[in-house]
Amino acid sequence: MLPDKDGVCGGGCQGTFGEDPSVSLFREYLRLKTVHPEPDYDAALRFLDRIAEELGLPIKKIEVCPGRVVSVMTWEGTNPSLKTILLNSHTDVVPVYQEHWQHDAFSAVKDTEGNIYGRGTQDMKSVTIQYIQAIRTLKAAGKKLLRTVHLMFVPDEEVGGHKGMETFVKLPEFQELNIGFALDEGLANPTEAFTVFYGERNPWWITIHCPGSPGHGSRFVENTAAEKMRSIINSFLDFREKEKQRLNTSECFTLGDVTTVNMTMVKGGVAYNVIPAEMDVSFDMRIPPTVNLTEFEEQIKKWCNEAGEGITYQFAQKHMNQNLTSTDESDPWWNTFSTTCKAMNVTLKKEIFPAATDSRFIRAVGIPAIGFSPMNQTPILLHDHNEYVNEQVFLRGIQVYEKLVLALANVPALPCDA
Ligand SMILES: CSCC[C@H](NC=O)C(=O)O
Ligand SMILES: [Zn+2]
Ligand SMILES: [Zn+2]
Repeated sequence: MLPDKDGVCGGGCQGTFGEDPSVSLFREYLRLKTVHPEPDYDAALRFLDRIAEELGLPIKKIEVCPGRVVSVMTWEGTNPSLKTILLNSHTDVVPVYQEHWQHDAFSAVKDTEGNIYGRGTQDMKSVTIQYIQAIRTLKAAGKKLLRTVHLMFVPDEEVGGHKGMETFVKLPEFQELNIGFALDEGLANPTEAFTVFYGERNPWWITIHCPGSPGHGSRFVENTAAEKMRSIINSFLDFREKEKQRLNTSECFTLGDVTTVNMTMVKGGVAYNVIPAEMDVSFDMRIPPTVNLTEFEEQIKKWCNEAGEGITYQFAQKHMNQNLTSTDESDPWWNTFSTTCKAMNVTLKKEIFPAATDSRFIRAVGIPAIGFSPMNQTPILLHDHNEYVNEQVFLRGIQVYEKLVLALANVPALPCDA
């Protein structure tokens, strides 16, 4: 059967004619609907089983929570007692507004320029397949690695990682992997450079509960929930404005260097003419690792006290760990990473990740982790409509990982290995 105009083979086969097999495999993986709110994780698990068999690697499955399985493929090194290298990726993707997409978000359409469209093309199914294909190439070339490499495939990153990495890092099965250094996701970069992330802002999700006096909607009732909520909103959004301005005060600043605050939900009220007895307002805050978190929470308490009586708050996310991964040239992991990139003419831009990834749980247990999705010359479209990556950019990323894995897994024994 011939491919249709989108280059998708309609006859049930996975590849397209004349296409690089890595691209075909990527497109096949993009078609699995591991999309929230009900990701088809079974499809991903079956896919990974097949890959493990193709690569000739053992695969372990750890059910960290009911229906939430972490898979780990392991390529043993020649010295398995040394600290290992982790290549981490999540299998889930965020939902789409299909009506805003040029192509079906789960068909993996490739246009005439080689742009592949689909949810997960950037976040982060590309990286998953790049890891797999890099390992496949290295194995086929008969390479031997000193250190063991683990490929880890984790569920539920997009919904906070509670039933994924957050739980898994605390299990003995994670400790047994004996990880010394981890790679995880980053962001695309629209320029010739590649961005790498050595830390993340701390996500704090807060709901502020404002109780107040109820009454008839025709009266000047004192002490209303709405007046308190207005004060809260003003405090948070005034601070937001200041941080927004601060971002522009230095050319060196990126989103990762300032605190963002966004009002994301409001709740309250039962009728037009009934003054509500309570109102809730929620904010998504992202706090750079340089901010003193105790002082920041004191500021929030102050805003609540100033807003009136009886105000309480609750966190839905309150990540407290502020570990950073060393990017000092004397650090053997970073040095290997950066010199390998340099040798490939891959220019790196070091930043703090503006959102949250599973790296925060890895760093929190003391393991250095670098966020890196090798996509340059690509607009940042994760979670956006028409997410895509170009096949040439994708293919170059595989070569980048081949070199990185080879170099990192051959870092000679270190003091931390003892
Ligand atoms: C804070 S838990 C949610 C994690 C999510 N990660 C990717 O987008 C994020 O909102 O950053
Ligand atoms: Zn992601
Ligand atoms: Zn995401």
